[in-house]
Amino acid sequence: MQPNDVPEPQPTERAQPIGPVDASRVPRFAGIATFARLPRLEDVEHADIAVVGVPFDSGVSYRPGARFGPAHVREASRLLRPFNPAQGVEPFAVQQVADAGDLAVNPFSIDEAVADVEAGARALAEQADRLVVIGGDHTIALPLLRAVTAQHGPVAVLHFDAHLDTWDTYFGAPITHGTPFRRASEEGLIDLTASMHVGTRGPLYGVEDLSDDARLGFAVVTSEDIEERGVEAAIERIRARIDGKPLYLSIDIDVLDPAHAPGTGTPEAGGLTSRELLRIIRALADQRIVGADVVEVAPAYDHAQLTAVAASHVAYELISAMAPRG
Ligand SMILES: N=C(N)NCCCC(=O)O
Ligand SMILES: [Zn+2]
Ligand SMILES: [Zn+2]
Repeated sequence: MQPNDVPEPQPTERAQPIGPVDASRVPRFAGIATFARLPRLEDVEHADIAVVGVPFDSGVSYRPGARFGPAHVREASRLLRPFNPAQGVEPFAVQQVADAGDLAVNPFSIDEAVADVEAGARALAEQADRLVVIGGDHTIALPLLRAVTAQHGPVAVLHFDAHLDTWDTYFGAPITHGTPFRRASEEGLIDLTASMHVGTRGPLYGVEDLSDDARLGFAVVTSEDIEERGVEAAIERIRARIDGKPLYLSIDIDVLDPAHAPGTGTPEAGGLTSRELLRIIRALADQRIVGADVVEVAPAYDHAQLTAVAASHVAYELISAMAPRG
């Protein structure tokens, strides 16, 4: 700038985010469902966080139906309110959050679907700083991690799940909902010093599943560890492991006990309560969260929106944890 140039007046503050539809003026059961009744991404210039659905379930090994997860979670998210007292934050007022709709992904070809998800996530990165993705089955974590690491390099993956999801192949297929984190590790997408499963439990194929998993770079806090030592001890281990690294959270809703989340494809007894899961997410509000997914909600097995309510609160807690503080 030349000395005599007058600088353009700069707005002192950013425009106020466009928030959810006010439930005291328009009943919350009215209108087309966006996540938490937020504006659509096309209605805002730029979003700090875009919520996006990935209705894909062609990677499942057991019950199908997670392709209907995004619509079901949006429907259950109508009851969310603007202030989160547990984190002392108004997540939709201090950052622009918007619903980007669903990615259109190929239901007949897993390879094409995975390419579609990665391309869709990369394209959305032009309009939104971070994504909170609603699945869909867990296969989608692989292309989402490919997109995230293109921006950030290898990330700490904090993976909440009943399952390890580091198995090798199913019927010879390398890309399924039981294998995303083995592929991600092989591709160098995860920080091998900072990644972790939380809430794993239940029968495995063999004891080598655990040694393979450790070799692929994951530490583990099992559901039983949480039962034995409590949530606070789990939080301490998780935080020590992440150690301030860029953090990607992948939350398979089957980490919750089937009593809390029956609507899922591969349920396992003995899981976390929704209270425990929400508390762990809250404890990550000071971390550098670069993206997240909530996957494996399968509405056909849900009852009274139990699973979808849990998933919508998990997404809300994630968005709150990602909100700027003070
Ligand atoms: N990612 C989920 N939800 N489940 C993986 C289960 C794989 C199996 O059937 O062994
Ligand atoms: Zn699982
Ligand atoms: Zn999973």
